Amino acid sequence: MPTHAPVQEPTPDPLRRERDHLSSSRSALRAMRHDVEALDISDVTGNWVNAKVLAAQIDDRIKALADLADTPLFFGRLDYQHAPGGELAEGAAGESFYIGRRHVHDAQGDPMVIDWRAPVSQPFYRASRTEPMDVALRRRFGYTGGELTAYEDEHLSDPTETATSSRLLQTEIERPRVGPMRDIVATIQPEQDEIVRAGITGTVCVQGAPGTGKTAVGLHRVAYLLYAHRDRLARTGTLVIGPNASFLRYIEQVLPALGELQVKQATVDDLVAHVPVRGADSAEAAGIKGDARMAEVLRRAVRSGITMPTEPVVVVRGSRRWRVPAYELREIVEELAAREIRYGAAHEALPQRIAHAVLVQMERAGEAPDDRVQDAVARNSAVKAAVRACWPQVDPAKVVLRLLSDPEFLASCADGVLDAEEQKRVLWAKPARGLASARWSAADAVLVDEANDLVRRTSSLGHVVLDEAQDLSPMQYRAVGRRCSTGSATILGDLAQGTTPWATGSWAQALEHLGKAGARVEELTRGFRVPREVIAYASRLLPSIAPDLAPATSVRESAGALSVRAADPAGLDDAVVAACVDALGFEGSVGLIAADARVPALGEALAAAGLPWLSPGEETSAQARLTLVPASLAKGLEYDYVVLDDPAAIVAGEPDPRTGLRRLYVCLTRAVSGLAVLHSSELPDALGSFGGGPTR
Ligand SMILES: Nc1ncnc2c1ncn2[C@@H]1O[C@H](COP(=O)(O)OP(=O)(O)OP(=O)(O)O)[C@@H](O)[C@H]1O
Repeated sequence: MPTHAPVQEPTPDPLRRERDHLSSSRSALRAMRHDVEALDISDVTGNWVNAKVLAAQIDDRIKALADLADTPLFFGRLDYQHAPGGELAEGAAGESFYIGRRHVHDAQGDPMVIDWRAPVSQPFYRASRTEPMDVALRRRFGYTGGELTAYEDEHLSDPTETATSSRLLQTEIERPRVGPMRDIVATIQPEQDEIVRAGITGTVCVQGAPGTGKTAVGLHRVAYLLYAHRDRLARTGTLVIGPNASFLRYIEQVLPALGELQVKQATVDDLVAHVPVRGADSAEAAGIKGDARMAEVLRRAVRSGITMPTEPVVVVRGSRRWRVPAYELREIVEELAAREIRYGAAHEALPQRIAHAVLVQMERAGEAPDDRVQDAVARNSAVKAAVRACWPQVDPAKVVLRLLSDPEFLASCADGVLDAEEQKRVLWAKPARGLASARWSAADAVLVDEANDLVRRTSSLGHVVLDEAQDLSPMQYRAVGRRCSTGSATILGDLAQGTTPWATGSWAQALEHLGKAGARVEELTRGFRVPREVIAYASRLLPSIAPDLAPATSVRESAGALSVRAADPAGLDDAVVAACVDALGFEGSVGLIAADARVPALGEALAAAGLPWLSPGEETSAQARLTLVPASLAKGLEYDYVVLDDPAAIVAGEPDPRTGLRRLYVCLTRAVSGLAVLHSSELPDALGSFGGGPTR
């Protein structure tokens, strides 16, 4: 008999094994979706309302289970040394978990992919060589066009393996940007993960330099909280607040990509949009109207109609007359006024209190009145007349209208709070006759919102994320704060990017106005967007705009292309257009950022040169990559290449030099790969001398 060489088991190709797992996970996800689509709800829904609600939930679930072809189902794998929780059990076998955007299980219910938010996934983001968290292997996967093409291993518990930086992470960070903001779920960094997974009960405030991932962290935090506290937040709701509509459009796809479709988005102006804004304020007037002292002025205004009774109330029932003397009425009114209840709630409580006083007399007289009698007395015309006289109903908008139109009323409410000059500034130049003709400004709308809340409590959401928080006025912080008064908040911002005259100078103050004093403040300093040379150039402005803040570092390896070029005024537009053409020669998006006043001229110059362009908020694509961005809308956005038109014009577009330089700092920090600055006016001092490029 011939002897055979022993059969060699071929070494399994690990990439093939992983690809096989990917394709079985895809099939499992499809099966999960089919199961949901096949659900017959006709038997379980008692009425059409229930049926509608259930159908909508099922629809959401189907959408959430959609397998997006170019979104990998998993991006990581963790091999535990022991079964989770079984570290102490002798011989406990390790388990392997694939980490992805959503949970996928097979027909038997066994997990194929674990949601990145599950506790078992946490070491993917946090485990380190010093603290391996029982992880034997952490594997990161790399994809090209939806295909699994690479992986990278770390054996965290192996003392012989030396730490290296992750190429896949670096590739993800350096990737050219096109289209709307994407999630960072595969590459959340440990310091970011700490914020993302912070408990729901506490408010977290994040100070972070441009590009440190504040927006990304805030959005992932909502997704995490929705996972960890789904029932509670489904009842109470979540809201993401951003600076303007184009920013909200830029970020709106991040949460749906993570399977979360129910998170509302709004600007601060949207919160108070129950008041139609048709007017505008000077910066000074807006500053005073946004000052926290206005809260006291409004409180006094809303309560200005409370009058101490001087007459008794006489209630006639049948043949009997019941008399509540004036001193007793005064006690009731004083007690209600001293209590921390809303004006409207007190207005509703007062007739019952008076009726109660009548009932006490009835009982003393030997009668046995019940609740129905009390209700009838409360509705008695004498009681109603007394309530009208001493605690009249208040229309919040009318009170604010009177405050802004009637100097005497304002003076009486602002006495000792606003000085005469401030009162003059707050008053409308043209007093309004009535609500229909009122030309409310954005700051007025916030005042009406506060007055509303004084009359009737604003309902609170479970969690609110406030992005670009540094720009809010104290009164705006209060408007946000009352929308999370019984919930928690994530406050994100950068003091150096404050571009309103009332931008906050300290997070402690902002948190106080939000009603979240004492919340913890975290700082992020590792920048993922702006390349080294560009952030160094922009950071030259820090000593004059935010001297206490340290410049951001950059985790990007490429130093970035930075050029600063002078042009004569007549040739500036052409030079800018040429710079755009150069930038379009590279991969990725291009943003031409200019002072708002320069936008029309530059728009024409681009059109004359045959360059089509988009406005912020319009989605960039491989075909349409150039966006013309007014400086006032640049905040929060990013472009691969930025062409910055005339910095001095951007500074001059703001009411004061500090705000101008801050606006410029925002514009200088939008670039991912390169920044070209073109100027015909002199540059601000700090940016004047530039040795790193061709300054002519
Ligand atoms: N961990 C990460 N992995 C990969 N990319 C990241 C990471 N963190 C942030 N980024 C990317 O860095 C860029 C900047 O992030 P983001 O816009 O959240 O920063 P920001 O702090 O809000 O900036 P700004 O202050 O300018 O608004 C985004 O493209 C984001 O996707």
